[in-house]
Amino acid sequence: MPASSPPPAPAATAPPGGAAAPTVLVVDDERNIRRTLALVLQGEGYQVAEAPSAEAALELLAHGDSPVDLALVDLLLPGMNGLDLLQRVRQDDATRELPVIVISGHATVNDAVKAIKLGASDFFEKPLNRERVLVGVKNALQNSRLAREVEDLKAQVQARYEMIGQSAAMQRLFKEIDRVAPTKASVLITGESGTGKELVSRAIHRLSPRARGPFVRVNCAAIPRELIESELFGHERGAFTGASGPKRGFFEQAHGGTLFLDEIGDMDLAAQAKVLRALQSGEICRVGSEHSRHVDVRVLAATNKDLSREVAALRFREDLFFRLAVFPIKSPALRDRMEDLRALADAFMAAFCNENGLKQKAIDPVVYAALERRSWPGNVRELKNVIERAAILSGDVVTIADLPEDPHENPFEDDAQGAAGDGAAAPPAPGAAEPPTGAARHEPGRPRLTLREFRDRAERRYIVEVLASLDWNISRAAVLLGVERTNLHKKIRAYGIKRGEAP
Ligand SMILES: Nc1ncnc2c1ncn2[C@@H]1O[C@H](COP(=O)(O)OP(=O)(O)OP(=O)(O)O)[C@@H](O)[C@H]1O
Repeated sequence: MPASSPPPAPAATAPPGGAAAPTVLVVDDERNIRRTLALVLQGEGYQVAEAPSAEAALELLAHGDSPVDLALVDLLLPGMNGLDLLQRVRQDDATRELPVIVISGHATVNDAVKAIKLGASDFFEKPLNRERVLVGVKNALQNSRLAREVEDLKAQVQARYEMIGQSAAMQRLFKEIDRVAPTKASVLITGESGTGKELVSRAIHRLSPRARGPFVRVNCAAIPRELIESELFGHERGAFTGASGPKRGFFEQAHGGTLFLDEIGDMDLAAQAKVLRALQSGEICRVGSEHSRHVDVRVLAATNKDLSREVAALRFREDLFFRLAVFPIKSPALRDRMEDLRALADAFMAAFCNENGLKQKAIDPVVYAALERRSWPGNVRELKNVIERAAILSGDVVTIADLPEDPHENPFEDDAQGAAGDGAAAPPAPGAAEPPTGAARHEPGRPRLTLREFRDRAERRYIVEVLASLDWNISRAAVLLGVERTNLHKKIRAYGIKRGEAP
């Protein structure tokens, strides 16, 4: 079909596969080839859209009814040719990832090779073979779906390791991370449990020239003492009972990347000596092996212990401490950056609802205030747990009732302060009556009252007092007590109050 003739309206015909079937766009100026491909593809349940020229294909990609999942493009087209179309598709943000398979005749095999270099997924040679077409289309769609999934997962992982915080303490931390990340310096990350030390280590790796290399985390506290050497440095077959084959240790696994030694303060002295040797020489020796291997590893370490105190107590080697702490970073406690609490709570809520398919929930402002009053010894991890629990329990809005009790709160703190301070009792609430002490004070031998019994007795006594002072005028008493007249009637009946009884 000549390029100048108006392109027919691109037709998308629904195959038996239903609405979820992928749509394949066939771009060829020969009507017969378009029809044949459409029949073959529709027979397998694909939706097919057709375009007789590159221009028509671009139009359909930009404004078509249903999104295209894959394009089959003849290289020899009138007007813009197939290679140009491929280039245009790759340059456009909306179609950059679209898998394209090119179709070539003998004369265009060289162009087909060019097309592959430009990012085509595959090429079909004419005359077309039904099986080859179906297998090629299926593979290209599968590869593109997998590539998308990998991207999504990467984004999720990235988001999981994103650090939230605008406070001065976090700004300082970000600046330190930015400074040290591009270097090869060892970094010792300290800070209380749950403050995000692992996130700091991942951020350093991500921002370093080793970002494309492996990031290997070792929890030194979780490895039994007798296994730590073989876990860190690997072993040869038969090195010890149970070593049925050779194994690469964490140092080798981290070659070209970053080794994160978490909870380093829990590593025993023998293992510390071996780690120090590996850091000094850049070489490791698998257990049971004679020869050493070079490893290119950047080491980051973290601990919630005070390592200089561990050094003083001879539980941590001083030389290793200095080797690791070339650049020390402290991860701040949540209580020292409370201004970040809201953003953290919001982010945890949004992420949790998202990951669990829940409707997004709002947080009542009173909840933030209550959370800001807590002391958070478990830091961000503890906050995250509280928010996730609240997300499960709450309705559309998280309220105070959805928060667990603060396990670290001392309810008598205020009393203790009062006793230690000027001793002044809190003033009674305006209009509050003296409690009916006679009726409720605990006396030896009398059974203790529940709070409810106390409240009822106090209320009854006060109502009688007010009524008596107003000559038993119920309307005036209701005004003074701030309740509806009918309500006061009910209470008089419920408490069995008799007109004229003594207060
Ligand atoms: N700044 C932050 N922004 C977002 N999430 C954070 C932040 N800090 C910590 N978290 C989250 O809190 C939890 C604990 O963080 P992490 O494991 O990094 O702490 P840690 O200091 O290494 O703890 P531990 O010493 O117990 O190993 C993780 O779920 C982490 O994602």
